[in-house]
Amino acid sequence: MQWLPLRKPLRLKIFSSIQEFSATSGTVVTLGTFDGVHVGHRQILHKLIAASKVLKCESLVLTFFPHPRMVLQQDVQIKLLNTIDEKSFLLEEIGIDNLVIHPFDAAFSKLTAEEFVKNILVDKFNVKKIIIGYDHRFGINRTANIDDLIRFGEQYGFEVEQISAQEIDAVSVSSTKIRNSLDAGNVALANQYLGYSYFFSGIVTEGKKLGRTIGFPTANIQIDQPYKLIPKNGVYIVSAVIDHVTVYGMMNIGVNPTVGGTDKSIEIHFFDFNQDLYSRSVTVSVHEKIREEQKFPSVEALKQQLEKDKQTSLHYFTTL
Ligand SMILES: Cc1cc2nc3c(=O)[nH]c(=O)nc-3n(C[C@H](O)[C@H](O)[C@H](O)COP(=O)(O)O)c2cc1C
Ligand SMILES: Nc1ncnc2c1ncn2[C@@H]1O[C@H](COP(=O)(O)OP(=O)(O)O)[C@@H](O)[C@H]1O
Repeated sequence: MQWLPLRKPLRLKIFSSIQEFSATSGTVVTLGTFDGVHVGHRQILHKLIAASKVLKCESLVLTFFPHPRMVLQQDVQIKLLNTIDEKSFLLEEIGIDNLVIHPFDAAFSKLTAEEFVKNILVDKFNVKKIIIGYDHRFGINRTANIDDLIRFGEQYGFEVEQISAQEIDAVSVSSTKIRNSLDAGNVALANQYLGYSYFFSGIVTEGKKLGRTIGFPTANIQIDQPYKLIPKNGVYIVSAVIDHVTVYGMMNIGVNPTVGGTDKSIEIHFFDFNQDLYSRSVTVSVHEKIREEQKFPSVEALKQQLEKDKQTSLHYFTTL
C-alpha cells in the first residue's frame, strides 16, 4: 500500500493541546498513543466513526506527545513507529474528524480521574460517548478503571463502550510487537500487523559519490526525527512516490563496510530512474528484507551482489 508522498491533512482538524479544542455539538472520544495506527487500532477507530455517525457527533482522538514514557520514565531512547505528521496523515485517511495532541507533562499526569472526566471529557470535549479498551486505566497513578468511567458516564450523561479482551486478543497486535519486529528486521511481519508498509521520510543528502561510478547511484536519506524507529541494518525492497509517480528500489541501512565506512547511513537505489534528488524530501515504504549487509572482498563483488538484489526486488514487484 502506498501512503505517499506524505501530505498535510485537509479534513482532519488538529489541535496542539486540550485547551485549544473548542467543543462542537458533541464528540465521541477515544484516547491512546495509537503508535503505528495498526490493524488493532483501526478496529477501535472504525467503531469511533460509526458511533459518531449514530450520535450525530464528531469523532475525536486524544493522543499525547511527547509519549508518556518519555516524560514519566525519562525514556529518551524510546523509538516510535509514527511521527506526529505521519499519525495525523494515517488518522485522516481513516476519516477521523479531530485529533488533539496534548503535551503529556507532569501537570497532566497529576490530574485525578474525576478532574480528567469533568474538566476535559465533559466540559472541554462535550463527550457523548467514550470508546476504550477493557484494561484502560486513567487519572493520577492510573487509579481509575473502566468501572469508574461507567459510573462517571452515568453521572455526567455519556455512554461508555469497552473493547473486550477477546476483541483485542483476536487481533493480537501491539505497537510493541511491531517495534520488536522492525528492530529484528522482520518488516514483512511488521507490515502484516500494521496493515500497510512501514514508511519513513527524510531529506536526500550528498554522499561520497561512489554509487554512480559502479552503476548504482544511491540517494542518501537523512532522518530528522531522532525518535523515529528505523528498521535493523540490512538490505530491503522499497518504493517511493516521486512527482506523483511510484518508483521502485532497493535500500541499504548500514555502514558500507566494503568501502571502509563506519557511520550508519540509509541509501536507496531507484530502478529506471535518473533524476537529481539532492535536498528533496522522500517518503520511503519498506516492503521486505532481502539480506544482511556484508563486507565484500571488492567493490566489483559488491556490484555483482547489487545486480542480484535488483533481480530479487524486481521479481518481488512483478509477483505482487
Ligand atoms: C541495495 C543496496 C545494498 C547494499 N549492500 C551493501 C553491502 O552489503 N555491503 C556494503 O559494504 N555496502 C552495501 N551497499 C552500499 C554501497 O557500498 C554504497 O551504495 C556505495 O558505497 C555508494 O555510496 P555513496 O552513495 O556514498 O556514493 C549497498 C547499497 C545498496 C543500494
Ligand atoms: N536511480 C537513482 N537512484 C538514486 N539516486 C539517483 C538515481 N539517479 C540519480 N540519482 C541522484 O544521484 C544521487 C546519488 O548518486 P551517488 O553517486 O550515489 O552520490 P551520493 O554519494 O551523493 O549519494 C542521488 O542523491 C540522486 O540525486
